[in-house]
Amino acid sequence: MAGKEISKEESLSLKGYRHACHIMLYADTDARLFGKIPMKHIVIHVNVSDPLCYPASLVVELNLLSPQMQMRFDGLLGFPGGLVNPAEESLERGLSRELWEEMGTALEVTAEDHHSSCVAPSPPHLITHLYCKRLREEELQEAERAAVLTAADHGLEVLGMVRVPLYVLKNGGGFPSFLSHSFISNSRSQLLAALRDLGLLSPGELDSAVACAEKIRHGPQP
Ligand SMILES: O=c1[nH]cnc2c1ncn2[C@H]1C[C@H](O)[C@@H](COP(=O)(O)OP(=O)(O)O)O1
Repeated sequence: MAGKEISKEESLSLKGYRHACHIMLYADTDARLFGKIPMKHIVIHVNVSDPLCYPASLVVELNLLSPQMQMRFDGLLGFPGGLVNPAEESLERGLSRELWEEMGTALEVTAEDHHSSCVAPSPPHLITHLYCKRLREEELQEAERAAVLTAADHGLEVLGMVRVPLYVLKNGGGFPSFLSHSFISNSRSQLLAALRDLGLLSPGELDSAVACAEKIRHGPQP
């Protein structure tokens, strides 16, 4: 469930709510999947006789950037970040502090990085704020290294950073498979909305991936 979207200003005027601030870090990449498939704006032909979701010989244009999420202590996927008390500090400053704890990286988050604010469906009285920040590939790699080597929370509250695969392989591997996992609160909706609004995936690609993820989720387990 996505929850109800509101403006950041309105959310800060509401009484009795906690504020959870999280961020989607992402970067262009020159990396090649399996050493040969370019990871950015590639076109592949899906030629499978019995695909789970995509018709045979469909040409899929893929925009393969690398957004990051994390595997949390509770086994759920979510974005880096945490609770911020706006009575004590700004949402952006609190988020930067959380990032230092979880990723061991000093990242300046600004009001311009704000993407959306939402009254979350669960738990009650929680407002979730998502920020999005585009980094250079080297910066993203450095943040990934720091998350393992220096972050206070590594191995405790955060089990590891993960890149979101935006490509789609035959039989739904890649993004649809990723979406079939379990996510904390409304972070899955946040991911889908951010990818759409930033133009990283088209509404059609997102709808296909969501439908495919549902089939994977309810299909036979190996
Ligand atoms: O990625 C997320 N997107 C939206 N809501 C989230 C996300 N991660 C957690 N949450 C919710 C669930 C929790 O009720 C609060 C605070 O979670 P957490 O990140 O664990 O924060 P603390 O470390 O407890 O400060 O936000």
